[in-house]
Amino acid sequence: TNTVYIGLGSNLNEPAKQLETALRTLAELPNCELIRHSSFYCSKPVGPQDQPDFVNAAAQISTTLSPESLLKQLQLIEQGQGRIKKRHWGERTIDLDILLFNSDLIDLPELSIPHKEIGNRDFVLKPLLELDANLALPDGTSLHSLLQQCPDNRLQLHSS
Ligand SMILES: CC1(C)Nc2nc(N)[nH]c(=O)c2N=C1O
Repeated sequence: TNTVYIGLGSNLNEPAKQLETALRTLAELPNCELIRHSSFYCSKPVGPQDQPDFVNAAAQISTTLSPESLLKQLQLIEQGQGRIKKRHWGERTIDLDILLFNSDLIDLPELSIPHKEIGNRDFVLKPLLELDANLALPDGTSLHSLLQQCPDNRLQLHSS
């Protein structure tokens, strides 16, 4: 089986509930087992500022699905939660990104893993490091070292 780390993000329609729903759906996916998920973190949007604050988290799953099949399942979950993408880098009900897939390097038109922005987003790195403080990129770079160079988006723990 494959060990996969997924990033979750939302800033529309009760973001924390959107993440809860996505986690529940992930856990019920055939061929997927939700191993654990991080706390929920609030932060100002990176990119266009004229949108609500985000809630982010990370999840670790174990799956027999291929990267492409998993991507398809995540896209179906996003659609199921009314994922509307009004504008690039704009607000959304739910975003599910494959961040790491084992230690694989994957570069497909529709999918690149590790996620291209993984190194400069503390709202991705911090939840991942909460799950496993020793996580590293396929080339061995520790996520902890990336977080140290990462712009600080002043994440706040989301209190539900
Ligand atoms: C719009 C953009 C770039 N900014 C974000 N900003 C934050 N804080 N969290 C996100 O998940 C997020 N996702 C994005 O896609």
